[in-house]
Amino acid sequence: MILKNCVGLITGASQGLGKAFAESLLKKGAQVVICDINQAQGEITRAEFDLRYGPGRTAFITCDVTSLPQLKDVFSQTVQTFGRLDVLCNNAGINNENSWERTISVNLVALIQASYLALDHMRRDRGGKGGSIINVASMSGFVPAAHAPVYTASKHGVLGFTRSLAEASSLGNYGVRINALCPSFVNTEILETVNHEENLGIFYQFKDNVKNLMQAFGVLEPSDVANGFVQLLEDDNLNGAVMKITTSKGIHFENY
Ligand SMILES: NC(=O)c1ccc[n+]([C@@H]2O[C@H](COP(=O)([O-])OP(=O)(O)OC[C@H]3O[C@@H](n4cnc5c(N)ncnc54)[C@H](O)[C@@H]3O)[C@@H](O)[C@H]2O)c1
Ligand SMILES: CCCCC/C=C\C=C\[C@H](O)C/C=C\C/C=C\CCCC(=O)O
Repeated sequence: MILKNCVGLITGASQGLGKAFAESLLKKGAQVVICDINQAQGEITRAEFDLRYGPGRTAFITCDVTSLPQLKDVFSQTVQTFGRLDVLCNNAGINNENSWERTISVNLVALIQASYLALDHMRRDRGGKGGSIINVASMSGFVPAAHAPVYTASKHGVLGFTRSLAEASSLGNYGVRINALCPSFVNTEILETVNHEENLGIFYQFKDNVKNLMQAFGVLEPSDVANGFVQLLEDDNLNGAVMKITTSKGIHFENY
């Protein structure tokens, strides 16, 4: 996929990884819609991008991805504003074992809803122009974690959904590539959750375990992960791919 003049929609992009993904698209000459539940930070990020990349290339829409009406509105506004939709990145995510149903709603249910809405716009076999969906999973999609059972389950779910939908896309000639991105620990605000009982709930007693993991495996920067994001978008051969990014091995793929 050639990213110049593409239109990308990224959820949870007010800060952190989503912001880095949006910036990587802008650097390639694309236009982006960033949506997030955090309106104040989203508007700051849009203003920053307007200064750096020129006004009119970034739109911010306030959206709680767990609200289907709000999510539908984001897709409509994207097409109204920029005339098309080529890329969806399902990035919004939380780590909360107390509100574990909300963790599943944000990390998995909303990602499924948004993927289906994107397919409605993109499917070539239904008159669309094709496109690319990237679902942000995690290395937590592969390994167990005593301090985060539901977060871990949500990321395992993202991988199963992504690989299966990619197979449907291929068999059904949807013309949409659907891939998963699995970073190890990255230097963003979500890592702060491991210091809070309100996030880890009854698993707070295992907080030192996760801190030891971070020390042992190291922490990536968002720009490292954005490089993988661009690679998944630009390589037209990839569908159903599961890209892992770790400090020890860099960008590599899980082969099933
Ligand atoms: N940082 C890491 O170590 C790491 C590693 C692997 C995967 N991930 C995944 O990367 C994604 C991005 O996380 P991050 O590391 O940038 O953390 P972050 O907390 O900085 O960013 C998450 C963003 O999602 C937004 N968000 C949360 N709930 C939302 C909702 N209901 N609707 C819309 N937006 C919502 C937040 O406001 C925030 O801007 C998540 O899916 C996370 O699970 C993170
Ligand atoms: C382990 C999850 C605990 C929750 C901590 C908060 C947010 C972190 C989210 C990341 O998605 C976790 C990423 C990776 C953890 C899994 C494997 C360890 C690293 C393996 C490696 O680098 O080789």
